Amino acid sequence: MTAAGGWDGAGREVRLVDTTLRDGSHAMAHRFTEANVRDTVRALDAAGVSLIEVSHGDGLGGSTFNYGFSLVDERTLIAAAVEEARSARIAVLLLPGLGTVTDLRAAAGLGAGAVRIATHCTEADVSVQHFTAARALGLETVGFLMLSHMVDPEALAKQGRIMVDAGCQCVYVVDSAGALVLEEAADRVAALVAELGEAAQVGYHGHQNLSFGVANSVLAHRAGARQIDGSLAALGAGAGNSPTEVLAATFERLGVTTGVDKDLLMDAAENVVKPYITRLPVIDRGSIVQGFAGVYSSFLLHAERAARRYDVPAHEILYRVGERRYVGGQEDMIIDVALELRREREASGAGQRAHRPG
Ligand SMILES: C[C@H](O)CC(=O)C(=O)O
Ligand SMILES: [Mn+2]
Repeated sequence: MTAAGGWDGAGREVRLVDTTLRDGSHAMAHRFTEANVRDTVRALDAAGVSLIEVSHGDGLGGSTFNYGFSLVDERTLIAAAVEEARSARIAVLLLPGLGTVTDLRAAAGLGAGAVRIATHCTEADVSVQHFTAARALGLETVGFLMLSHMVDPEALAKQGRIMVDAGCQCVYVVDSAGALVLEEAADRVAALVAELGEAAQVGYHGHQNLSFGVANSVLAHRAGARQIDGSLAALGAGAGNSPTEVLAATFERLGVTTGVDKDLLMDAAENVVKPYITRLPVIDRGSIVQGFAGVYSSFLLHAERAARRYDVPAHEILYRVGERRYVGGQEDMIIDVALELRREREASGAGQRAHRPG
């Protein structure tokens, strides 16, 4: 492992990292089975993907009332993924405050080889002890600056520096809301590259809410990003992530080597992942509003549930959540907003039956 990001010397110009089995957990309402995980890891591994993330959508310890309970304990899923991977490394996600160093040790004990530690884009300081612990465990380390659209490139770069000083080997611009459009993504990557130099790599994680996931990823690579996230069949929160198979095909068209087999990835998306998807991520009114208003993608299913329960439109909930700049961890505020909209409707006597999703 080199100092700059756990790179394995495979001669790639960009490393595609797959998060189907972690970000996809949001879209699956955390209902992955052990068979889903085994089949997906086998397919990704055979296609040459070198880092595969497996966790509850909100990371280790995420299976809670606030975030949604997992069907299968994530440790069972991580162990299954490790067993299936022949060459790929299994990564876990950890949000400090939700996941603990104890959870991290357990994941490392099960064979996870990398951790991606995610904080809000202004709160990198809460990750310091987790990076220290991860390096002591010998894990490859990645930092996730979530909702990166909320701060300017220079402020984001300073947060990246905090992570790297703590032991992070690759800092990601995470477009959690799918809100970044073209230069907005590239400028954030460039600022991190300028700040970090040789000390660490930079990565990019996109969502398709405004349909810029793949285009932003190409620009991110041109701005110096060396790790790019995707999900098979786009399975991820909101309108989903940049599809791994599309990233592979696009980079190949551009002559950028990824070391993965695009045809095997297309096969995995069609024949392994799509058959088990319960709700295919789509660009629809709810997810477009998320991109437009800068709303955390994983709020979508929470908003749709609250919309059904309180008979108010999901997109109105999401607009208001965006205005208030709620961040990950504030899922319970979605209920508050829905109740508020319900009361407003009743007070005005308007819309006894709201236009609801589904
Ligand atoms: C916990 C989040 O789902 C992490 C992520 O993928 C994002 O912010 O986007
Ligand atoms: Mn995401």
